[in-house]
Amino acid sequence: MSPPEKKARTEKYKALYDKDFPPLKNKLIFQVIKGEKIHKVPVWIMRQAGRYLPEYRKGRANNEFFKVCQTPELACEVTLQPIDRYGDLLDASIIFSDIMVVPQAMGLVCEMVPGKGPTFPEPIRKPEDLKRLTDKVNVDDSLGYVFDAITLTRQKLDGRVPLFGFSGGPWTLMAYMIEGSGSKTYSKAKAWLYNHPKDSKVLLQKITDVIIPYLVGQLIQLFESNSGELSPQCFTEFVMPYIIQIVDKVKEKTEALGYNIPVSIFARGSHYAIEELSKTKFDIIQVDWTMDPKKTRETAKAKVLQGNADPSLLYGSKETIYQNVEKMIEGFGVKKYIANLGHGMYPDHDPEHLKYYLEAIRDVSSKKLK
Ligand SMILES: Cc1c2[nH]c(c1CCC(=O)O)Cc1[nH]c(c(CCC(=O)O)c1C)Cc1[nH]c(c(CCC(=O)O)c1C)Cc1[nH]c(c(C)c1CCC(=O)O)C2
Repeated sequence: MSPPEKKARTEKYKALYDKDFPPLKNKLIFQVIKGEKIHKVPVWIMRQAGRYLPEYRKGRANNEFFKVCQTPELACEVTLQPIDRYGDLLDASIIFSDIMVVPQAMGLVCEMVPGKGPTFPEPIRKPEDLKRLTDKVNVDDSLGYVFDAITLTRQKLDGRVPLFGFSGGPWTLMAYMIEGSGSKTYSKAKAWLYNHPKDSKVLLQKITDVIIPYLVGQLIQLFESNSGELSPQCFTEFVMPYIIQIVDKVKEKTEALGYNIPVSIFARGSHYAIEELSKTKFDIIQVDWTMDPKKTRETAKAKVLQGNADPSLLYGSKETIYQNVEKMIEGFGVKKYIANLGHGMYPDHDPEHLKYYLEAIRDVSSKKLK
């Protein structure tokens, strides 16, 4: 985006920033975090705005993926699609964007290649390549479009549900920046942890320093989606110190401004870390579907847990979905719990089946909460 375009964007949204945000009508997630009485378990879904929705595919046909992310009106429109479709069955929205906007802000080119996913034509390969990264990233300049999209969306939501902001975790982003794309083994990125531990930490810190000023919203989720690739020892050394810095600093900064913003962590695949994570300041721990709800609840007694049905459950019938939801809620319990899937929606999911899932959560949990 050229500087005059950027200025026009900022001017355009200034009035929206100055206007008070509409008060929230649905505060279920905040009530769960505060331990207040609720009438049903709240639910939202990872990738709830995406290719499984015909209205999304229609809009995307004319617009490249990152163009949607970078254009506040388009990002806002797509964010609202599942909220408009499912009405009060959903209890949160999540801003339409991608975790790759952070590496882009750090000066790397990342393209969304159909059939392949996010791709870096010139990934970081050797420690000298770190010099190619922008030295001091000005987050307001390079990621201002996300802030504008969030502001516009909060106005357009009119308080119907709260809005999640999100970021990839430092390790997950580092892994993509080195591999150049998704990978089966993440062996190039993991080789760095063993061969260049010091440079790995320089890179993780650089990413952390961009994430902290970037994270805003009413709610936040940090996606450490590649954490399951790591040994428990690498997790302790290369993930924990950075995600703890992020949650501590984000809390400190937002509390100084008078906000109390709940922060959620998704360390996908890191079973062994639940206990360690339950001792941090993260308010919510999102779990994947390979974890047993009851055992996870026993391990992290005091934390709000979020998850965790296998996304493939949505290929099942209405009855199958209902029965699995009953078991899931039985395991987690109706308190300190936010329903979601164990990972994002798949492009070939039937939107009607997501509706069955959302209805089952409402029906099963409200019966238990009576
Ligand atoms: C690893 C990761 C990425 N992006 C994200 C993660 C972490 C969560 C996870 O583990 O899934 C996070 C993400 N990506 C997207 C969102 C939007 C909000 C939402 O959840 O609704 C969120 C929260 C939109 C998206 N991000 C992407 C899509 C589909 C792209 C399209 O429209 O063509 C959407 C809706 C693309 C994307 N972006 C990424 C991948 C692996 C892909 C899929 C590539 C493919 O399957 O072709 C990177």
